[in-house]
Order: sequence, then structure tokens, then C-alpha cells
Amino acid sequence: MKILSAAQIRALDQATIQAEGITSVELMERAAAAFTEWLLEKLAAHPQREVHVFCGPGNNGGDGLAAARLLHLAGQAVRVWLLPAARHSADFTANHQRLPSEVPCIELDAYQLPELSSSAVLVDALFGTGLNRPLTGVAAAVVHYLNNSSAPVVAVDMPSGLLTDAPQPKSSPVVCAHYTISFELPKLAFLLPQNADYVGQWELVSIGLNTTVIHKTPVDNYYTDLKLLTNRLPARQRFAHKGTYGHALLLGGSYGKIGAAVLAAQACLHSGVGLLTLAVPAVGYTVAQTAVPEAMALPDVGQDYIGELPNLKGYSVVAIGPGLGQQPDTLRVLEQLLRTCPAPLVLDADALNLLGSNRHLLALLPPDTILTPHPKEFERLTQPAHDDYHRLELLRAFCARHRCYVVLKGAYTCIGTPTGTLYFNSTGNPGMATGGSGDVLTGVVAALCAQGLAPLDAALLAVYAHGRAGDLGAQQIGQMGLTAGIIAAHLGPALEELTTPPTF
Ligand SMILES: NC(=O)C1=CN([C@@H]2O[C@H](COP(=O)(O)OP(=O)(O)OC[C@H]3O[C@@H](n4cnc5c(N)ncnc54)[C@H](OP(=O)(O)O)[C@@H]3O)[C@@H](O)[C@H]2O)[C@@H](O)CC1
Ligand SMILES: [K+]
Repeated sequence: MKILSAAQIRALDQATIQAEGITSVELMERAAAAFTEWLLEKLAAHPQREVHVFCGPGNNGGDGLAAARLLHLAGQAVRVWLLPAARHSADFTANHQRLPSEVPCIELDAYQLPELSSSAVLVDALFGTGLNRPLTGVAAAVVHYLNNSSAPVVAVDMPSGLLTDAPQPKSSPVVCAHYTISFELPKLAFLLPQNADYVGQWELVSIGLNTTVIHKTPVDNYYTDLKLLTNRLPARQRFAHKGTYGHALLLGGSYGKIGAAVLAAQACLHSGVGLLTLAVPAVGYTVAQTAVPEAMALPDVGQDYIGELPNLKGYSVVAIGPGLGQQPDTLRVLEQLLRTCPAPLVLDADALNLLGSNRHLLALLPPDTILTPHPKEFERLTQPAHDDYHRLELLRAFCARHRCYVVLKGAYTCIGTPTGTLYFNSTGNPGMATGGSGDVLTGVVAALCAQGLAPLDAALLAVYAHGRAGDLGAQQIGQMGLTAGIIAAHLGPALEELTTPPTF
């Protein structure tokens, strides 16, 4: 799915109106109907709750007015509160006029805001994608009022006060919605941790915006869904043998952290790799042979940490990092690897920390290398970010400069590419915030690279499948009970869902 800017969304609305020969009020009606349908479904179990719709002066307020009418027509108790304004949009006015006279519609007074019961449901239709400056005056007072209410708040399209694709000034109040019901496509603001308290749980409802125009709109940001991943993962071939699916070399583990290497290895094997060699320090040899008998174990000369680079001949990918430690000898191994690796390279965890504390080595990164940092590891490679938007700028610059792919891990893991396009992942859950989860991801990325996938495809599919495996695991034992091992165990079904079946 594409992620459009506020300006592009406006243009798309206009293009849809033109292409379909409808009026903008008719498009607004679709938006209001989709929102109302969502809300009525939520209210089905609590039909006695009164809905209070807070409307601003633009089309977001128009959506609110139209939704209030539709809720009333559906038999729902509803009340409208209007923000005082000098000007209103044409579609606001049209829907204001269409509001049945039985629906109470009252202008808000900052000094006398209504007292609402906690059983009420509050709809925030103050401002949407047209916000162009911080909220002040009555609008700011209403936002504070909504945020202090004990009733649930449902935002129409955007929580009011939040900008669609840029950070809002610190002084600007923003509605903290419990739910945000947004139209057609996700907004960048929804995907960043700094906005989590504003956006709450977000959902998309379709209003039939023109697919041809969406297809033609150039964007820098994508939200990775199943459709975007179609045809990227080939089905396994009938006459395949283990050589068909590549040979991965995984270097990791140190005293006390052999488990990280083991988890990465298990994930790699669950992700379709043909052969796996697991290079660990001597202390981990028996562990590796026992825990992952499917892999060939390669004991290092170092007892507690890796101190020597194995012969790299014959491998289709090399991954290094899980549980690696940051010993000087290991740093030398990493440098030698960067200088000599003939195969695609995946760097994670301590391999990234070693790079972060020896930044001159970044110049040695082979093009198309995949790095899988969490935000702290990424900052060690670049600089501290002022906020989540700045971090995305740093990500773009880093990937362009080093011609690499960076998998920036988080709730919506973001894959940066050398061309500047960012891909935000849509799968996964908070249960995956647990030790070893990242090691599992490294194993999946390595396995897909070993199978000959291009780095972008490998990164996109691995991140999606890893999240999906976490979701499947959580369905069975809940988010609290999720462990990295359980994520690894669900990779098979997750990847199966992504596999392209043979054409009929
Ligand atoms: N047909 C369509 O296009 C569809 C659009 N849809 C809906 O429209 C929404 C976008 O509507 P929109 O563009 O009218 O913007 P919106 O967010 O309502 O606010 C703009 C108004 O607020 C004002 N204003 C701005 N900032 C302000 C501030 N800080 N403090 C005070 N005032 C401020 C600004 O006026 P200004 O004062 O700048 O002249 C203007 O009057 C979108 O989110 C979706 O919900 C759907 O129905 C689908 C079909
Ligand atoms: K809103």
C-alpha cells in the first residue's frame, strides 16, 4: 500500500471526484458512511451509549456532520458540538444543512464545555488532513477537554492536531484518540512511535478512492501488505535438492550468548535454506550440534568468542552478529569479512555495534549489504535523532550513502533502501519485544538471501514473515507467552502464505 502525503491525498480526492463524475459531497458521504458503519458495529453491544460528535470548520467536520446524520438515521442517540469558526468549507455547510433538526447541534464555548458521562462515545471530527498550523484558542481547549474525558474517543481520519506527514510543533495540542478510523490509505504519522498515544488503534476503511490515480502517484513510502509481496517468493521446485536453496554461513555466539546464534540458526533452517553452517566459538560447539543438529557446526579457534574468519568459499550468504560480543579479535574478523566477503552479507547486533564504535569500517560495507539494527544500534551507526521523522531522514541518507539496505526494527519495522524508498512492515505484535526475536529475523533474512532473492525482496519478505510468525505464535499462546523460539517455529506457515503457487 502506498503512503501518501497530505497534499497527495487532497489531489487523490479531487481526481476521484473527477474520474467518477461525483461531487465532493458525495465522496464525503462515502467517508461518513464507512466511518458510521465501523462505529455502529462497535456500538452494537452498547446501543444505549450516546455519541457526541465534535466538528471543526473544514471537511473533517463535514464528515462528522454527515456521520451524525447517518447515526441518527440508524436509531443511535447522537449530539453534535460545533467549533466556532469564521469560515466553513462548502461540504461542511451542505452537511450542516442536511442535519435533521432532531439532532441537537450546539456551538462550543471554551468556558462552558459540556459535562459528559463516561458512557458517552466521543467522535473527534475537528481537523483532519487539512491542519495547517498549531491548534490554539477554543480548538486547543476542546482538545484538552477530550483528552481529560473518561469516555472513549474515536478520531475521524486523523486525531485532531496531528500532522499527516511531519512533526507538529511541540506547543500544538493533539487529541489522544483510542481509535483512529482513517480513509483508504495509511498515513505516515500512524507508523511512528512518537504518535502512538495520539493515534491509538488505527484502522482503515475504504471510500473507493481511484485506484488508477493511486497507482500513478509517485511515493517514497510504502506500507508492506500481502499485495505488495505477491510474486516475490517462488514456490519450491519438485526436483529441488539441498543445493538448490543455497548454503548460509552464520557467525555468532560468545560465552553466555550461544543461544542467540542458535536461535538465528533455527530461524534460518525454518525459512527454507538448503544448507547451514553455524560458526561459533569452541564453547558453543556442543550446544550448536545438540540444539541445531540440522546445521553443520564450525568451532572457532577462540574458546569464548569468534577470533578467526572461516574460509568463505562456497557460501551463498554470510550473516554475522547474533550473540557475537565485541572482543578486539572479533572486530578483526569483522573487518576481514567486510574486505573479503564474496557473498551477500547480513549484519546484526554486535556486528553493528562494532561498526558503530569503528565507523571508519563503514566505508568497507559491500554494496547491497543488509543491516538489521534496532533504533539504538542505528544511532550508534549515525547520530542521535531529534525525533522519529528525523530518524527516517537519517535512514534514507545512510542507505543512499552506503548503498545498503537497513532494516530498522520496531513496531512498524522500516526497511530503508539505497534509492530512498522506505517500506513499513504491517505484521507483528508487542509480544515480539522479547530477547532473541531479532536473532530470529537475522536467520530469516540470511535464509532468503541464500535462496537467491534480491536484497530488497529478502528484507521485505523476511520482515513480514517474521512478524506474521509472531502473530501466529501469539494466536496460540498469547503475546505474553511469545518467545523467540516460538516465533521461529511459526516461520514455516508464515512463509507458506507468501509463496507464489504455480500458475494454473
Ligand atoms: N472531498 C474530500 O476532499 C474529502 C475529504 N475528507 C475529509 O476531509 C478532511 C480534510 O478536509 P479539509 O481539507 O477541509 O481539512 P480539515 O482537516 O477539515 O481542516 C481544514 C480547516 O481547518 C482550518 N484550519 C486548519 N488548521 C487549523 C488550525 N490549526 N486552527 C484552526 N483552523 C485550522 C482551515 O481553514 P483556514 O483557517 O486555514 O482557512 C480549514 O477550514 C479529511 O481529513 C477527511 O476527514 C473525506 O470526507 C473524504 C473526502
Ligand atoms: K479528526
